This record gives sequence, structure tokens and C-alpha cells, in this order.
Amino acid sequence: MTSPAPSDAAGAAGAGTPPVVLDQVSVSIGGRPILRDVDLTVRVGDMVTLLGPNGSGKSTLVRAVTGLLPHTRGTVRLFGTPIGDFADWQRLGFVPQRSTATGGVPATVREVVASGRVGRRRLLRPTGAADRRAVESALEVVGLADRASYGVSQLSGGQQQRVLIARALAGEPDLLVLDEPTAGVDLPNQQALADALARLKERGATILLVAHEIGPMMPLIDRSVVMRDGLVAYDGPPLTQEVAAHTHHAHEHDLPGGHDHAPHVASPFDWERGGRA
Ligand SMILES: Nc1ncnc2c1ncn2[C@@H]1O[C@H](COP(=O)(O)OP(=O)(O)OP(=O)(O)O)[C@@H](O)[C@H]1O
Repeated sequence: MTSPAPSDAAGAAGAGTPPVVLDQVSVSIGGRPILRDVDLTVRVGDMVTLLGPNGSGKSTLVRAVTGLLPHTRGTVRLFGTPIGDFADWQRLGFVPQRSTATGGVPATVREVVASGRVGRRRLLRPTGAADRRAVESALEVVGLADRASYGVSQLSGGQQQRVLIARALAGEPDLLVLDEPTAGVDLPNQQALADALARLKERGATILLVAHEIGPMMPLIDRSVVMRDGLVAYDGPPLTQEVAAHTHHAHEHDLPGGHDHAPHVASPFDWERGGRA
């Protein structure tokens, strides 16, 4: 990649400071507990996938991490700073679920990607050479350099997803959070995404990824976390694609466990055995 390296991935808080730490975090929506006492640490340079059945709380967790949703209990720290005091938002890139993204936006691919630089630019400063380089580089990484002047709405769904990823990459984030970037995306687009994430990872960035389809990203993954019913059910070495698929297709009513327990970390295989470890 030709763009400059991201800003010091370690941050002011120190070389080993984890970009994400959740300590006993609970989130309630409308009085209903959605996340319950979640502990999660994402270390510098790691790529962590968040897996789990529909409705298990994965999107809620990443929305709490990105500050889009307030937590009701516990502590969320970004780069060592409690999220309420965190101000370095340009260090964080977020790719939301596709359905909330580009629909009907009458903008060119380059414009959307350039919008990812906003957090890096000083207020009212015109676009500089570094901005242009970062945008061109991000377009290249996701394989859309030749589509830069196309309208976003002219692209396929998978290509639109890559535009959003390029927008996040253009901001040269130290931490990139992606919510199901591969949902409904064909294999070539999944491969393009995996290549883009590999490049980002090589530059020392940390990646937190909600994914149902791991596919070509499997070799990049350092750790898997499985959510179940608002709790962390597994936190450990990367799961095989087969097991990941199983966790996706499981439904809450098939899974053992009550609603009033402390976080329980176990193997996802326990689900198949039909009992809690
Ligand atoms: N804004 C909201 N209002 C009410 N309930 C919500 C809201 N957002 C999420 N929920 C509920 O919180 C629970 C967890 O949802 P969440 O989207 O975090 O799950 P998920 O694991 O990301 O699911 P999926 O894989 O389907 O995206 C679900 O029961 C959902 O209905």
C-alpha cells in the first residue's frame, strides 16, 4: 500500500494498551437487557471476530464500542481512555451493516471514500495531498480504482460494501470495526475484503469484525468471540468455519443456559452436547 503508515497504533496510553476493553458491560434497550456483564479485550494488532446466533447481541456490542449506543453498566475503554472521555475518534473506523449504508446516496465512489478523511482533516482545511493519496490508496486496496467516478448506486451490493470499507480505510484507522461486511457478498468480493483487511493488519491496525461468513478471512483471524443471549459464550482461538457456521445457524431456543447467570466462557461445542460446561 502506498499510503503513509497509520498514526502510532500504540497510542499515547502506551505501546501495549489494548484498543478495546470492555469490563462488565451491560446494555439495556427500552429497559430490556441486551448485553449482560460482557468482558472483552482486543489487543493491539489483533483481528477478532465476533460470532453468534441472530439476536445474540453482536451489533449491540459493536455499537457500544463505537459509542453509538450508551452502556448502562460497566466500563468501555478505547485506547485506554473511558469512552465518555475519548476524543480521538479519527483513530476508529466503522463499517456499519450494509442495510444502513449507501442506499440512494447520489455520490461518486471517490466522494464517499473521501468522506472517510473528514476526521483526519483540520476544520475547514481543503483536501490536501495526503488526503488524496489516502483516498486513491484505499480505492486501490479494495479494487475499485477504476470505478472511482461511478455513482455508488451504479455498483453491485458487494462493490458498495467495498466502497464503505475503502471509506473506513481512507481514514487510516488504528482500530477498524466492521459489522457483517460479508453478509450477502459473493466470494470474489469476500476475497477483496480479506485482501484489504490483510493490508490494514500489516500496517499494525486492530480489527474487530462481526461476521457470519468467515470465508477467505479465516487465515487473518487471531481470536474468536462467540455471543449467546447477550453473554460471551466463547473467547479463544479462532473457530473453524464449520463451527462458526454452526454458531450462526443455532437459535437461542436450541441453546442451553438461563438469563440470570454471570458470564460463562465455554467451548461452543458445549452447545452441541446440550448442556453448559
Ligand atoms: N433499537 C433496538 N430496539 C429494541 N431492541 C433492539 C434494538 N436493537 C437491538 N435490539 C434487540 O437486541 C437483541 C440483540 O440484537 P443485535 O442486533 O445486537 O444482535 P446480533 O447478534 O447483531 O443479531 P444479527 O446477527 O441478526 O445482526 C435482539 O433481540 C434485538 O431485537
